[in-house]
Amino acid sequence: MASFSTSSTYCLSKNVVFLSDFSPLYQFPTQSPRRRFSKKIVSMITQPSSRMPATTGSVKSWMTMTEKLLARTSEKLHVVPGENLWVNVDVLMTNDITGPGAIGVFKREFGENAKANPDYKGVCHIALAQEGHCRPGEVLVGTDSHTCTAGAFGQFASGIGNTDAGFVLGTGKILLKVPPTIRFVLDGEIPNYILAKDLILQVIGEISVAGATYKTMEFVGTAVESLTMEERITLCNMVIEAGGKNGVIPADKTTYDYLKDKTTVHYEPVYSDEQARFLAEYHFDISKLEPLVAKPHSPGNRALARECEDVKIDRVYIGSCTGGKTEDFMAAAKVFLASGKKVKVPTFLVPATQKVWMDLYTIPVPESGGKTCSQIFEDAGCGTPASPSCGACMGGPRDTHARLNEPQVCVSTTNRNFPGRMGHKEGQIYLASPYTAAASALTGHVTDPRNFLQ
Ligand SMILES: CC(C)[C@H](C(=O)O)[C@@H](O)C(=O)O
Repeated sequence: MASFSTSSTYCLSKNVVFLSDFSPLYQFPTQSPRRRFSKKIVSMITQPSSRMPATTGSVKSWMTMTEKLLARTSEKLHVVPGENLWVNVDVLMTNDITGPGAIGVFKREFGENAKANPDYKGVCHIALAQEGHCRPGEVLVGTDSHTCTAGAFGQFASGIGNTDAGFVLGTGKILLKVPPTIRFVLDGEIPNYILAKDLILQVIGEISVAGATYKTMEFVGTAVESLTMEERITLCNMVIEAGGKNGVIPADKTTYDYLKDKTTVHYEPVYSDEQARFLAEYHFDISKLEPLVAKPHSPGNRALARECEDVKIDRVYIGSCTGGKTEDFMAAAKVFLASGKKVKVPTFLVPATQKVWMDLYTIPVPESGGKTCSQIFEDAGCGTPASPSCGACMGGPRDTHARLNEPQVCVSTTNRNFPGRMGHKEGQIYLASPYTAAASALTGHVTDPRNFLQ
């Protein structure tokens, strides 16, 4: 078995894995009732970098950010799209849905033994970020298609299968083909009724759900620069809904400030060369963007929220790795506060992590006279925030909190609206931003949040 020169180990979840210095030491989880429906981090391995720097300007061929990330982590000076590389992985993430399969491969191929860790953090993609495991310049892979979320930190991040993950656990390496990069330039001041969810629905609607298949989606421009880290996370989270291999946002002061109190690991950001070659470039003026939804049954089925106001809804769901972060709930609370009204349909709230849940009860919402999100939600007649988990984003068993057990219509801040996704195969899911979700909860039909925010 190959081993790293040094390795440290992080285990952030209840249930499963503890790995130390790559000696095969772990305990395979017994069946947990939550195993299938709540993605929690079960193991991560970090590998300190002792690599050659990626070249910038010292060779005649220029590279995109993703090409540089993969060049550096495969110890090459230069790579081109289509090239196959053995990449040294910095962080591997598994969760309690897909982890058992990956660990099974690892166990079969590399060894026995086990140990559990009781520290449950929450939905893996958000817990990873909150715990400081997403860092510029690194390669992070995980057994979940939404691992692309971490590209928000200026790193290469992509979902992989359990077999690959088993081998990453054993060797620290993965074979990757360098993807070509499509660049999305999002410029303009973001209007106060638009959130990152609208930006990504706009992009997916433009290029279709297959528009970036095995491509990198690099996001730049003044609108992207103005996004908070949580909003950048929303943008990169849904890259996979366009087929993207990874999404990436150049690291900047916002990134460094977010990481300041979260990690002491040294990281080295990389940036696309000015002369780098992009497969295509799309430009959007975000100042003109209107609130959007993705109608059933595809994240690419883009429509203006105001054009769907005849769609009567049965419920609203605010949660998941896409739309269950602290700022997502703050955004919803802002709409409820502005309206001063009560919701007309059941409104389910599922925080992504323990920290988000705590934030809902402790952080005052701006201009609310000191009220927390939880107080505002209670005043508006929403459900009580549930325990952190993936909740009904992926449906789950019949008794999963907020699952669609009837053929109902739901406005949801989640990332997928395929048939059956939230439970009932005839359920209809309208993907939307937390602003649009909250506005729709207040009226009982799909609603443009400008009705309350202007
Ligand atoms: C749980 C996991 C297997 C799944 C995926 O990888 O797509 C998840 O992210 C999802 O949203 O459906």
